Amino acid sequence: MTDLELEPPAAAVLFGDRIDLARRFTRNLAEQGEERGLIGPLELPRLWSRHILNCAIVAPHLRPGVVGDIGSGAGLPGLVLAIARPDVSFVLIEPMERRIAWLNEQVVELGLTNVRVVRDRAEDVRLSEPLDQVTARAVSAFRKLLPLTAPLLRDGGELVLMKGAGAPAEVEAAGKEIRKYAVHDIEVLELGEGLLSETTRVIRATVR
Ligand SMILES: C[S@@+](CC[C@H](N)C(=O)[O-])C[C@H]1O[C@@H](n2cnc3c(N)ncnc32)[C@H](O)[C@@H]1O
Repeated sequence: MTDLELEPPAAAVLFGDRIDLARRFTRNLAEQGEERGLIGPLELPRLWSRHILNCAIVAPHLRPGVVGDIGSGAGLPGLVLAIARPDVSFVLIEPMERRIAWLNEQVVELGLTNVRVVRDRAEDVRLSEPLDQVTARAVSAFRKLLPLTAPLLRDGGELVLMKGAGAPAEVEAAGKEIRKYAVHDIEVLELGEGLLSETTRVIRATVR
């Protein structure tokens, strides 16, 4: 492992008494992420700022209940949020077997009792209960995410989707799907100003 970014001071602020778990997860990802095809080699020098903290900044926007993270991949944001919010239950939904293996290993290694990992595509998964909130990062454009995520939410459930600078344009392009899935109270939030070196955009919206 080379070039791991030093931990930014914001990490301790965002994780509080869960910082040791966040450090362990970050170290595991730095040590194994590239070899296991979870992150690219260029990501190590920005693992904390671009990935871990970029996900952790979303944690205050979750409510106690069940959150589904679609396309968790390396555990971003699902595992990071589960570390930051032990009061919330998480279902990580990911179709790729080797990513599922990594997610399950990390759940055991970190002792995360608030996480369930499900191998499936979001459009095929059958959950025993509707979700209160859904997160996703780098999975698809907003208009394509709506058919995958809206049916998994309870009435009044919320989407909390991590997006890039194009978030407002993605909302503009999703008019048909917004009507079809009865999505309302759509906001684009910019999180982390004054705390993080790079801010994070989130599309937050309520379904039905
Ligand atoms: C670009 S990766 C992003 C992974 C992670 N969220 C992150 O930000 O690093 C996209 C992930 O979405 C998963 N994925 C793609 N289509 C999906 C679907 N229909 N349902 C659930 N997951 C899906 C892929 O297997 C992959 O792990």
